[in-house]
Amino acid sequence: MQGKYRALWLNDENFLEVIDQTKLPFSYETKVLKTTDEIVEAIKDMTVRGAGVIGSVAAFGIYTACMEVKSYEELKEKALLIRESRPTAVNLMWAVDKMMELLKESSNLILDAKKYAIELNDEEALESQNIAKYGADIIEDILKQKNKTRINILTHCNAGWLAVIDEGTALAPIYEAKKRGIDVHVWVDETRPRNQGASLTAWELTQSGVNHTIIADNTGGHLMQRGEVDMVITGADRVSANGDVANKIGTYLKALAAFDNDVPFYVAIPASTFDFDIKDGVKEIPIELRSEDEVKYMRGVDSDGVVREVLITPKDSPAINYGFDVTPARLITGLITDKGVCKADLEEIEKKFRG
Ligand SMILES: CSC[C@H]1O[C@H](OP(=O)(O)O)[C@H](O)[C@@H]1O
Repeated sequence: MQGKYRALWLNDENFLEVIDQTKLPFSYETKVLKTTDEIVEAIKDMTVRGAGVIGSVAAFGIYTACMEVKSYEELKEKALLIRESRPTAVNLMWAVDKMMELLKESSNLILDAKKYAIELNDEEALESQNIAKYGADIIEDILKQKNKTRINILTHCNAGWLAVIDEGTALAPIYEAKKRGIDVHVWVDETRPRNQGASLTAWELTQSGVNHTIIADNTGGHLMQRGEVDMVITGADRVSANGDVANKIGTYLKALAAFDNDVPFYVAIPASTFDFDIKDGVKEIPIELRSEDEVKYMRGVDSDGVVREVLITPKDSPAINYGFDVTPARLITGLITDKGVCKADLEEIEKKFRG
């Protein structure tokens, strides 16, 4: 399988090819994205998703856009379309802005954009490898403190290699722990309404032979009260200067339950997830509002093996679908970054990332 360790790549014809994440876990299919419009649509309809990966796709989106324009001025309009395709994950805006800055003086837009997009993605991959190491060290420490040999980790949504190249963020320490011979078991939150946990995280963990159990979203608190969760690790879509974390809807409730039960709650992020312009994440991070149909309908395989979408609510009941929530810094034990573990706190974040 070509995309085992990357959710996207340049194909032999130099077009962006991605894993179609809307088809998983029922079938592994890829899509070639040849135009800016196709890139924008793939981000909006979540063919590609996950904060890091939409940043990566956006970088290649700028490269794709370069094939359609004659000047940097024209490129700016296309860049805006990509930048506005989803509102919460800051990695998207970060990647577009970085590419545009790098291309300002370019005399060969296509060639340079391709080079910069590849470099940007390779940097993210290195960061993911560092997150894996620092996170696995924490896992080892927790096992030592508790004098245990098996760790139970709860995760929400999907922050594995489908979400951030190369190994993800939240799942990277889990993969590394397994490589170190640690007996690791993952509680996988289903993550309604789009079920990224039940469909994508469970699929990823199955591919890598990591022990896991899918749980309904409301199960985590109960497991924590019973001592069956040793730590929580999630990814993030945006972290404000004061350490508040926007992540998939439902993360905040898990953090509250973890706090009440003294379960360490870690958030794993690459540097591109910080937004230093936002001082108070709870008040200021923009939260994506998606179609109510994602709440009202569910997709699955019927007994004939056919993928179907079914309505699970009264047809006329309204629904509301916030994509994300914000967990205040006070509930977070630490941020696992490529520069080591950092407190979710203004001073420490500034010192480590801006000093
Ligand atoms: C790198 S964190 C991945 C992150 O992406 C998610 O959102 P979505 O599936 O809507 O793109 C979610 O918040 C995950 O934690």
